[in-house]
Amino acid sequence: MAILSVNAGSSTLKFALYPVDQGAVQPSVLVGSYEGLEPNGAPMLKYGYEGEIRSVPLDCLSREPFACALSQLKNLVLTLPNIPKIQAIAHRIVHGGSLFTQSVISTTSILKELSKLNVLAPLHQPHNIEGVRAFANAFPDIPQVLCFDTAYHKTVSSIESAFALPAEITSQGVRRYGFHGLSYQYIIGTLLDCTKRAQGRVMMAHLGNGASLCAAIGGKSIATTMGFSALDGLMMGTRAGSLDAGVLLYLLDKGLTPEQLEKLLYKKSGLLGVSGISADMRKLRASKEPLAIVAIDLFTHRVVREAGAMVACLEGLDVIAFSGGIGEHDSRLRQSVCEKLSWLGIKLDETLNQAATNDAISKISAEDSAIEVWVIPTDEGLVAARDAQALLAQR
Ligand SMILES: Nc1ncnc2c1ncn2[C@@H]1O[C@H](COP(=O)(O)OP(=O)(O)O)[C@@H](O)[C@H]1O
Ligand SMILES: CC(=O)OP(=O)(O)O
Ligand SMILES: [Mg+2]
Repeated sequence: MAILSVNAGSSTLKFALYPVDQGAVQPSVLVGSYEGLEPNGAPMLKYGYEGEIRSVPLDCLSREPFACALSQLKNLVLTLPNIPKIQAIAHRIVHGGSLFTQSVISTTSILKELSKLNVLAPLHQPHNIEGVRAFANAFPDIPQVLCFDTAYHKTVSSIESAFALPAEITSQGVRRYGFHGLSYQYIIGTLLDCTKRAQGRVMMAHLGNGASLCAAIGGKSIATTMGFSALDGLMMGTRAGSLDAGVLLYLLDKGLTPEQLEKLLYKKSGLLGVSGISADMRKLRASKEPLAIVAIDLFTHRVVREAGAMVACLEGLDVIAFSGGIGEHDSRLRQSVCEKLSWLGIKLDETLNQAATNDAISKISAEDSAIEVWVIPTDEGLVAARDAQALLAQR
């Protein structure tokens, strides 16, 4: 038996298959993603199975790329040799709102409720839900389990999650929720296995295409940089992060429509907007254009600035963990951030830092550093698969 985890985004469909042995979820045997699923994209499947990595262009002809990827994935999981039988599909859903603070088995009415939150995460939520519906149609006999990014942050205090807005607006659920929760659950769980200090004051940095920081004490989230929507906090690949709300009023006054504003904030800002070159840190590192350097400097500064807020909420710091595509692979970013935070007593071991790019858990702080620094390659799918298994076991 096995659990398939799915993370359906706007242009990608990521998946992994985790065998289950005597009720325990095992490391994945199949990991892959469909990319280029956006309109006019070049759909492509990449996957690793039995030690072999394959890239296959998708010939969707006139079919809608997401539906095409899905039917291809169905074929893949049914026809690869030695594939265990799928007993559940675990979906990453970024927003659970106030109602969903733990994983649940999907129903039509739950999906309807969740789609009310589409406007709060337009890059993710509609695609997450579309993914669940499509998988439910393709695999009608298999339970679909919904695993929420927001759920890990349910321990954040009401003061930390409040905006300074009138009570009638707060009572509508307008507050900070926080995201990347499946990733943070994985990172903190791994840290707790690696170091006793992880019981103390931990700052986790999930720096990928979306990016956020999370402060945890005793393994539980107490603060995070993302908020009501997935727009808040750090600068990201195509999102601006925290922005003076006055900028929005100014742009509306200048005649931007809400749709144009949404596109600007979600798709045209961040590393891409500042550099004018790319949302991908690898491309910016390779570029000599002055604006590529400005974009990297601003990204770094925003991590340092928000780290100050997390450290203040934690009232000190014992451990930092870097994760996500940038956090796991970009040693220069880790070095710059840690240098700027050296006043806290952080000292990196530069050799260990540069060596930590190979998808392995590694401690990269120097022996005499007051704060431990770790690189933890995240696995959101594993957390979702474990939740799905726990739910199935209760049935
Ligand atoms: N070797 C690398 N060096 C620097 N940045 C990298 C590297 N590999 C990936 N990245 C960055 O990580 C991003 C993808 O991160 P990831 O966590 O996989 O994103 P998401 O899950 O949000 O799609 C890329 O857009 C790129 O900016
Ligand atoms: C919530 C979010 O930004 O997720 P991702 O990093 O996958 O885009
Ligand atoms: Mg991600």
